[in-house]
Amino acid sequence: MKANLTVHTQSHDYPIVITSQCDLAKEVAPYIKGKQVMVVTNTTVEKLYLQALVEGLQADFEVLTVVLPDGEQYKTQQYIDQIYDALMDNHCSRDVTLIALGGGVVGDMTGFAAASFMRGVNFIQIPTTLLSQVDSSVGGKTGINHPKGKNMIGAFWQPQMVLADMHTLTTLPQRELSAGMAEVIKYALIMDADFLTWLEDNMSALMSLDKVVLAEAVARCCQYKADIVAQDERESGKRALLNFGHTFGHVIETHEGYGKWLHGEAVAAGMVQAAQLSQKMGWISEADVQRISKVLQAAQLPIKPPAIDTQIALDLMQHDKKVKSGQIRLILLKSVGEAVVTADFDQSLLEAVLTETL
Ligand SMILES: NC(=O)c1ccc[n+]([C@@H]2O[C@H](COP(=O)([O-])OP(=O)(O)OC[C@H]3O[C@@H](n4cnc5c(N)ncnc54)[C@H](O)[C@@H]3O)[C@@H](O)[C@H]2O)c1
Ligand SMILES: O=C(O)C(=O)C[C@@H](O)[C@H](O)[C@H](O)COP(=O)(O)O
Ligand SMILES: [Zn+2]
Repeated sequence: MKANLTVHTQSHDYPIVITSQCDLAKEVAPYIKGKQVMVVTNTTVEKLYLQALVEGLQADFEVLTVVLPDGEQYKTQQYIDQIYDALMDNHCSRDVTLIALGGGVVGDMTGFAAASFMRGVNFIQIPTTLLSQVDSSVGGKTGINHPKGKNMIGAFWQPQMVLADMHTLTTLPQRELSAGMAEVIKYALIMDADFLTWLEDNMSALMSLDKVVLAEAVARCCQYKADIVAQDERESGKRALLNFGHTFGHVIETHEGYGKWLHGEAVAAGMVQAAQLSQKMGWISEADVQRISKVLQAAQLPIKPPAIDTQIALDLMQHDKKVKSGQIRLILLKSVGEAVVTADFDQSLLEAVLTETL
């Protein structure tokens, strides 16, 4: 099985290649322009997939490697310096290609290093988690966290290609598979009610790693994301829909300490909060909120946030990148499968959602 999609952006178009099992080096080699390649990974993925990739590339390229510590808590200025240091120490030039081999943390950090080193060098995404295959590797959002806010420092920088090999998911811990499923469910809730029905029907196949069903889910999500990115690469409008559940979710991640709640877990609980507010607005029904909670639970995801003081949550929300002139803007559901970005909600309803879930 091999599927190809194309992402159209202002800088360039690039392919997303989805395979059931492939030689990673062979697939990415045609997209490497210069002689130098730097593969960035972490201590977990290193043991699983680095050696084969490096050996496969060594015949044609000078291959350097950077192995970061594993975890969201290392998605920081301090640890991205390890990539810059290696680029400098090895006299890398502008035609170096960076390869991100790993999940969304490695992908976001490598992408930002590529965006900023010498004001921009090429990079390739080899996402190895479900979350990174369906979401973070596509669309060019790159960056690192700040202690006071998620992804606060970053850049839009598109990869030269994305290679999603379903085989890499066979080694993924179940908790990480669930976390990725949160972003899969997100696409259904914001864009396609039929996809939600499909997910409800196929959740057990997905959770038991049926490669064919997984590849279909990955391809559908990548297509949704590619369509949105093609229309609004830099999030001046429609792209913000991809942030459904994230204003609430980022509060959880920041408040609890990066890495305690996985990004997908925080987004899952955040999507329930956004759904509850959508219900309070009179847009969706109690039954819709129940249905959303049920599909998240089927993916073994949390549906309740941890206890966070309402005022602290509101203060953290003020750091959200969607805030305009001090006004919090949220993604809410008009119906299941249709989302809107709005600042037009009563603050007391938002406070009620934040308070009720304590
Ligand atoms: N740029 C974007 O558009 C975007 C979109 C969504 C999320 N994100 C970011 O992505 C990050 C979350 O990504 P994630 O969920 O992939 O987390 P992650 O990168 O931390 O990976 C999850 C865990 O799985 C391990 N792992 C990775 N691949 C594996 C494999 N094949 N087998 C076994 N273990 C493996 C990792 O070492 C890690 O421990 C967050 O920082 C989030 O903010 C970015
Ligand atoms: O690609 C996007 O656009 C998204 O918002 C995808 C999100 O799933 C992802 O978590 C993203 O990193 C959040 O972006 P941020 O700008 O809210 O930090
Ligand atoms: Zn996300």
